[in-house]
Amino acid sequence: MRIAFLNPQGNFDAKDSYWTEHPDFGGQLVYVKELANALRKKGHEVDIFTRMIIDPKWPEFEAKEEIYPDTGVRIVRIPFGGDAFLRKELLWPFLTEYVQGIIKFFCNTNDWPDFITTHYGDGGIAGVMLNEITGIPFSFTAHSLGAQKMDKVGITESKFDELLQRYSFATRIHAERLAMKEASVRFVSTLQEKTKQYQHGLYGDLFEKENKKFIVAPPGVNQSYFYYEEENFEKVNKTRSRDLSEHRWDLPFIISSSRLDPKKNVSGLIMAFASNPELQARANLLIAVRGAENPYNDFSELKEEEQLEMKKILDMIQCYHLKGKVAFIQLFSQKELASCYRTLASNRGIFCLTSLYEPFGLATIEAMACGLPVVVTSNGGGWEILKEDSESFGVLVDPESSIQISESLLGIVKDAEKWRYFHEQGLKRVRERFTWRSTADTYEEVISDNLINKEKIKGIRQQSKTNDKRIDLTHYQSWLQHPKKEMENFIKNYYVDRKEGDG
Ligand SMILES: O=c1ccn([C@@H]2O[C@H](COP(=O)(O)OP(=O)(O)O[C@H]3O[C@H](CO)[C@@H](O)[C@H](O)[C@H]3O)[C@@H](O)[C@H]2O)c(=O)[nH]1
Ligand SMILES: O=P(O)(O)OC[C@H]1O[C@](O)(CO)[C@@H](O)[C@@H]1O
Repeated sequence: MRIAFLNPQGNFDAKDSYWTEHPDFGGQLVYVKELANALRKKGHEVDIFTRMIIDPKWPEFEAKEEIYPDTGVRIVRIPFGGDAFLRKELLWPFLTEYVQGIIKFFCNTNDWPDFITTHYGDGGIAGVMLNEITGIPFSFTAHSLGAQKMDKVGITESKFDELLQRYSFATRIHAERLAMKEASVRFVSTLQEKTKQYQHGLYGDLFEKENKKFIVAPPGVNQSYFYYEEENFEKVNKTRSRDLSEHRWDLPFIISSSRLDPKKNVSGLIMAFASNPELQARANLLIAVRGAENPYNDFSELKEEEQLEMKKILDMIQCYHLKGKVAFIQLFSQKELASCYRTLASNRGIFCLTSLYEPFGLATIEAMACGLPVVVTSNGGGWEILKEDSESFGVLVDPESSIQISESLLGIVKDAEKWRYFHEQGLKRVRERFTWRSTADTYEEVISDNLINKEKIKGIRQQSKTNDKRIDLTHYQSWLQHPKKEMENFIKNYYVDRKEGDG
C-alpha cells in the first residue's frame, strides 16, 4: 500500500533538528515520524506531505524532498504560504494552496496514495479537500482539539475576541468539525479522547448516532532511546539515604519536560514547588524546555504567549527565592532526553507534568520507560495511561492544585518503597501497552478495511489530471481566510450558555 500523511505545519527533517525548540514542534512530529517509520517497516510506501520553508532560521526545511535514512519514509515539502516560517495559527488561509500542490505532485509522479492519514485540524481539513477532489479515503488524528485549548486558555468576556483571533479558534473548530465528519476513520489515543474530548459541546452534536468510526490506537515509545538498564537499579540501591542532604546536587531531581506552551503549566509546577518548603529541602526541580538559549536573558524567538509564560516562571523563581533549587536544561535530542531521565532515575528522580489539559502525553510514557515514577495531570488522557481496574501506574493530580501536586511529589520523594513501586509499575505498563509496532498494526488493519475501490479511483485520478475545474476550492478558501460569522457565534453562544448554566 502507499500511505500519505498530511502535516501542513512543516518542521519535519531527517535529523529531527528542532523538536520542542518552538511551541509548534511537539508531539505531533514525534507521533507521525514514529508511526510512518513503523508502517514503512511493515512494507508500505509512506510519504509525509508537509510545508517547504525557506527561512535562514530553519534551513533544514528547504529541500523539496528528503528521506529518513533508516527507513526510507519520504518527506515531501510543498511550497505554500510564502517562504518564511509561519506559526501554525497563521497557516489556515494557505491550505488550499497546499492541497493544490499535493495534487500536482500526485499527477506529476503518479505516486497516488491508497489511503491518506491526516493530523491536527489543519491536516484534517486538507484531507477533506483532497477527498472531495480525488475520492481517496482519509483518517483524522486530532492530537489536540481546539475546544479543550479554548477552555484552558482562559476565555473570558473581555478577552474573547482577542483570543479567538490570536488562536484562529473559529477556523480551527470549523476545520476540525468537517474533518471529524468526513473522515472514514477517527484515530484516538485513548477511549477517553472519544468519550470526553470529542464529546465537548463544540463537537458533541456530530456524534449522537454515528460513532463507530472511532478507533483507539494508543501511541508508543521509541524503545531504542527510551529504556531502563537494570544496572541503574544497583545504583539506586547503593545511594545513601536521601534524608535532608547538605549538598543540593545529591538530592533527587523532579523533572518537567515539555514545549513551553502556557497550557503545559510549567508555572503551576513552580508554584507548587514554591509552596512546599519540605519538598524544596528534599528535591530540586529541573525544567527541560528548548527555545530559549538562556532563559535568564534571551527568549525573543518564542511566541508572545510563551514569552509571557517564561517571564512568569522567572519572576516566580525570583519572588519565591528558588534560585539554586530550580535549574533549566536544554536537551537537543530524544536520545539526550532519555539519557537524562535514566540518570535522574538512578538518583530517585520523578517526572512531573502539570498541563492544564493533556490529550495524551508522549512525554509521560517516555519518562516511565526510563524508570521515572510519574506525577501527571488528571485532565485528559493520563487516566488511561496510569489506571486500569484497581491498578495504578503513576499518580494523577489536579494541575491547578499546588497542594495536590506538591504533596504527591513529596510522598514519593520521602518514601523509597513508594518510589520503587511506581518505578516498577511504570516500566511494566509501557512494556505491555505502548509500542509503535502495535500502533502501526492497528492503523494497517483499519486502512486495509477502508481502501477505495481501485477502478473508481482510476477514473477520479484521470479527471483530476485533465480537468482543472475539479480543483476549484473557493468555497473552502473563503472561510479559511475569514472565519464564518456563524462559527464565531456558535462558539460564543456555547460559552455564554455554559456560563449561564454554571450560574
Ligand atoms: O527536549 C525535549 C523535550 C521533549 N521532546 C519530545 O517532545 C514530545 C512531546 O510530546 P507530548 O508530550 O505528547 O506533547 P505535545 O507536544 O503537546 O503533543 C501533542 O500531541 C501528542 C501526540 O498526539 C499528544 O500526546 C499530546 O497530548 C498533545 O498535546 C515527546 O515525544 C518528547 O520526547 C523532545 O524531543 N526533546
Ligand atoms: O496547543 P494546540 O494548538 O492544541 O496544539 C498541540 C499541537 O501542537 C503541536 O506541538 C504542533 O502542532 C503538535 O505537536 C500538537 O499536536
